[in-house]
Amino acid sequence: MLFFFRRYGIFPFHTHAESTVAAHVATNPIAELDHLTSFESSTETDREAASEEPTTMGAAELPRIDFTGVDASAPGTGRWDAVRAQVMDALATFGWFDAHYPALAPAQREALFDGAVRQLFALPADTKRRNTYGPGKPFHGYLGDLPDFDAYESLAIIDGQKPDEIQAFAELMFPGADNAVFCETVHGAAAQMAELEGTVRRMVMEGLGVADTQSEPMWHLFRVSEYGAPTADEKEREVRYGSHQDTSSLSLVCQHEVEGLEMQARDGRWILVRPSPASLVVMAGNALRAWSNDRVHAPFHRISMGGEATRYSAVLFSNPGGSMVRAPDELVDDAGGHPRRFREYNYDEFVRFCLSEEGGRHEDKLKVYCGV
Ligand SMILES: O=C(O)CCC(=O)C(=O)O
Ligand SMILES: [Fe+2]
Repeated sequence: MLFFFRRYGIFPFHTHAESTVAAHVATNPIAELDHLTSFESSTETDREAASEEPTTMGAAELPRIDFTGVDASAPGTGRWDAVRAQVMDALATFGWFDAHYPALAPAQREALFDGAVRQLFALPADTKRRNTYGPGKPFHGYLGDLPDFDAYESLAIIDGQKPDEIQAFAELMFPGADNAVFCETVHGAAAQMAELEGTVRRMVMEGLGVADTQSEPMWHLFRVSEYGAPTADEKEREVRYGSHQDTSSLSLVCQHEVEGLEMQARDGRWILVRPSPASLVVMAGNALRAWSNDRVHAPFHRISMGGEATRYSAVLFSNPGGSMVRAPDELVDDAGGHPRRFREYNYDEFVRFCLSEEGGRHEDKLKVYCGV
């Protein structure tokens, strides 16, 4: 989810310059990831001074998890337990992983982006602005022309994995048109992403040993975004969406062909995650970090654009359905070194804090907002 704006100084690392020194991120037993690139950036000053081009590397120790053969409808069977162990390890260590997930077929992704998403962004701005959920939910719909978000636009559907919500959105965008193919295409992709989200969330709850959490209500936001390539009067590489942590529980990012997503390792280095036609990036947001009592890391990430191609992405966010976020008692253990790290907080109020001038002054907004 979004925490704007740079005019409020919310983004801690919105510098455009990076060092080009290739470096491995912390070691991790999780298997090889050949489409990741890493480049080092240690301090903001270093980054300002450094060149902008990332360096490609083998990245054999970055987190990749293969979900082939994991059956969402049959938890505990087949490779489930082994994959769950990898998920827990990756989320605790990195806060994210690249999920090999062929269930979202390359053809489906192509249909989503080339058939549906491009067509959406080609609509007139006034039409796109109809994608709003009212003043009470200011960042749930269309975003465009934002200060310091140059060449960035996005549209979002609340519970966009559900056919009725997609249909309502389609009617707003293409009134009077036959939307059947559009709706089927968006639903096909969003529902596959939601299935993986449900699997990962279930694994996290099982992995943390918290019983009966499947009944916790969640809501989702399906956001599609367009990022323009740097223009002639810009730098070779431009940060389009500055460094931030998501407020969500989980975010699943589907990148279409053009790279741009960079994940920040705990030591400050940025890792460019190359798009692959069969994988999604799964990352934790601050809601899961808080709920897990800080056992799960919520990584900073950003979008930086180089080259000449426009970038498209689709992200499915899952968010706590209840208004309050609180680590269950099972995850609080004073004697065992896990005292409560965050006070119970109201999800919407925390989002508003992130957007406020005060929130913008802090890098670790959750800790400032409700850290114990
Ligand atoms: O477009 C992307 O790849 C990710 C965007 C993002 O980080 C967000 O919308 O929170
Ligand atoms: Fe994000």
